[in-house]
Amino acid sequence: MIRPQEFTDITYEVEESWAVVTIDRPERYNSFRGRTVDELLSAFKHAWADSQVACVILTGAGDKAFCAGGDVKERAETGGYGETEFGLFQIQQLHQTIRDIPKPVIAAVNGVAVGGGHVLHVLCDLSVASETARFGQSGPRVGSFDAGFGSAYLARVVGEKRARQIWFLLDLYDARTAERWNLVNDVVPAEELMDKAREYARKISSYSPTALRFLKHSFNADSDHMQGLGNIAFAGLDLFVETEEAKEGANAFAEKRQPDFGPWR
Ligand SMILES: CC(C)(COP(=O)(O)OP(=O)(O)OC[C@H]1O[C@@H](n2cnc3c(N)ncnc32)[C@H](O)[C@@H]1OP(=O)(O)O)[C@@H](O)C(=O)NCCC(=O)NCCSC(=O)CCC(=O)c1ccccc1C(=O)O
Repeated sequence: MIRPQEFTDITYEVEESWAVVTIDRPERYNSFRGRTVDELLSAFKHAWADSQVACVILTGAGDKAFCAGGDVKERAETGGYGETEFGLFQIQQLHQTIRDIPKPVIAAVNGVAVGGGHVLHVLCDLSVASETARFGQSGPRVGSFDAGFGSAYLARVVGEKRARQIWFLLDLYDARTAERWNLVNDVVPAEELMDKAREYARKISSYSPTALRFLKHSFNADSDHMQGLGNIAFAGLDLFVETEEAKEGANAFAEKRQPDFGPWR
């Protein structure tokens, strides 16, 4: 497990009684590669084990992006997401850990949350957004999909019609729309975002950790079967990303052109 002192793609800090995890790849819009996911897993496990930490704030570095999902340029260049600790791309384990950590996780969405980055905020217990944040999925444009929590749980949060709209139209939605759709709990000016997230964290820190743990597990219990769905979905995605169809999506993004999926219709 990568130790916090060795983190290159994220930062991990404990403030007062909460941890702040920041994805720190602003030049790639805080998209994740394999190492980023390994480091995020390590950060959440450190927060889990640390009795000083009552909850976790997840955010992105800079003011442009919370997280733009998988690093599509890396995928186009190398066919994968780079070296990882165990030779595994552990995005599903990260999803499960955000759900399983018995402490509330607050997403502080400071910019665009798209693709796998959008899924991360959806999986957090609470989301606070800056007025400049934008939200959406992009998989079918770049040769990807999340047929696990990323679609099934999203539909729980926003309802079937909106979830299908998000995944089939691939538009980006502003923070006020996200608030109207119950995708986020609060929208604040950009300069107040972290203060608002800390206000949530401070409140949570004053409550019974055991009561919060049972509540979080209770909220999760009814959608835990989606993990099984995710196992099937990610096994399918592993196969799909090797196809010419999926590669066309990633290559088109890296080459800054429209993809041509015509041959696979
Ligand atoms: C995020 C955008 C909507 C922002 O648009 P805009 O504001 O116009 O800025 P841009 O000029 O487009 O971008 C600025 C700068 O950032 C680079 N960048 C942005 N996103 C990425 C990214 N995801 N990867 C790498 N680099 C990125 C961009 O190239 C620019 O750099 P320059 O050097 O200045 O050119 C827009 O950028 C956008 O739509 N981005 C792509 C979003 C996306 O499609 N993300 C991936 C979705 S798929 C996913 O996340 C799931 C992955 C996954 O979980 C998985 C799991 C298991 C197996 C396989 C997979 C899988 O591969 O799918």
